[in-house]
Amino acid sequence: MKVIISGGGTGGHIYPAIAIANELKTIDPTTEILFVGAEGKMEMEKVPRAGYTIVGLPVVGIKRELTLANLGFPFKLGRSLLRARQIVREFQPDVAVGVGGYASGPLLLAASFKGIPTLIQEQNSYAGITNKALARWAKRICVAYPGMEAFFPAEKIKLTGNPVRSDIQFADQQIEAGRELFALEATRPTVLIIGGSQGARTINESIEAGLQRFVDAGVQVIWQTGASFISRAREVVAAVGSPLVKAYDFIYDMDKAYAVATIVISRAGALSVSELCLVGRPAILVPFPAASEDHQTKNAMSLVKNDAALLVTDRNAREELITTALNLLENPNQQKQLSSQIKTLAKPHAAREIAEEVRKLTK
Ligand SMILES: CC(=O)N[C@H]1[C@@H](OP(=O)(O)OP(=O)(O)OC[C@H]2O[C@@H](n3ccc(=O)[nH]c3=O)[C@H](O)[C@@H]2O)O[C@H](CO)[C@@H](O)[C@@H]1O
Repeated sequence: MKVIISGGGTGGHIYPAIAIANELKTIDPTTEILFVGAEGKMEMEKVPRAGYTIVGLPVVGIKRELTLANLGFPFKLGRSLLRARQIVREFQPDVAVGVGGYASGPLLLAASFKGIPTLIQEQNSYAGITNKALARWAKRICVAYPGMEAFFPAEKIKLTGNPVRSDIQFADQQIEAGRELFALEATRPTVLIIGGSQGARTINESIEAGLQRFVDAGVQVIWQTGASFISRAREVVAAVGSPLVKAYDFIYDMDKAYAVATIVISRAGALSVSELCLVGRPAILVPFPAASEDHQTKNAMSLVKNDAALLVTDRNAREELITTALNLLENPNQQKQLSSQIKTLAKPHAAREIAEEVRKLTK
């Protein structure tokens, strides 16, 4: 069987795509998979690191607001449609999967026009522009939240949850390896700070302002900053001068990072939320308020209303984030409650169910 998986732009689109690919390979190791991404975007580096081949389309996204940048959009779209047609013709997939983001538009269109069945995976409770546009041609739409009939034809929808890489699912087996990788002491609590695949400015600035308080409390800190803040973070860590704090622009071994975390501070991107449910760590979520339709707050609220996570708003983070984290670290009972509640929301079979749906389309 041959499958094209297309999309990307951010980790929240790339990692579910990799999870689906891994699952297809687990079910049938002879499955041939080709990724199609957008030139210059994050997937062009992250997908090969996960062991898959990717080709890039010369595509740019359309901005939601009216801007001059949109003038070049039809031209680039035309070029990437031609390139997508060529890729489809040469690879001859049995099915094409779109995970949202720039590249999945032209690729799924080209596949549909050739009569190849397509499947869309939507990560959020609010559908992305590309996925909405592609829905009428898709045979199947796998979603993570109820109520997606508001965006997609009801008969095509299957509620599977978001596909998470299986190593993250089995993070608990990686505690020792994680301590070694991050050079941590077993006796101290550890805070894992994750800003999503690009890092989060508000979280970074809040941590910068209060890092000394973690150090004074004897807490170990794994701080993922994103590429744009890492040099500043290194200065901050050097100024604090404690071996308890480790800063990274990006963490490739998320299974090990979750494994060693006593608590997690995180943005509320859809995949981060799905992963936190699977690893069952007590979490403080700081939703990114400018995400379209404020969907990160909706993602976070789906946990908070079930007493499965704490929420600190972006606006209050500078004053409240460190204090909330220190209070949670001092309260093992609250940690246990959050952990057991968040686990009830996990969807451990999502990747398998989506892979099965992909395979059904080829029959
Ligand atoms: C700013 C923005 O619009 N963000 C969107 C983006 O978030 P973003 O790309 O941050 O995505 P998510 O939080 O959903 O997922 C991040 C993914 O990257 C991985 N990861 C992250 C950091 C790291 O150092 N290493 C690593 O491997 C995580 O394990 C996870 O698999 O896509 C999500 C899913 O469509 C949306 O819900 C988010 O709103």
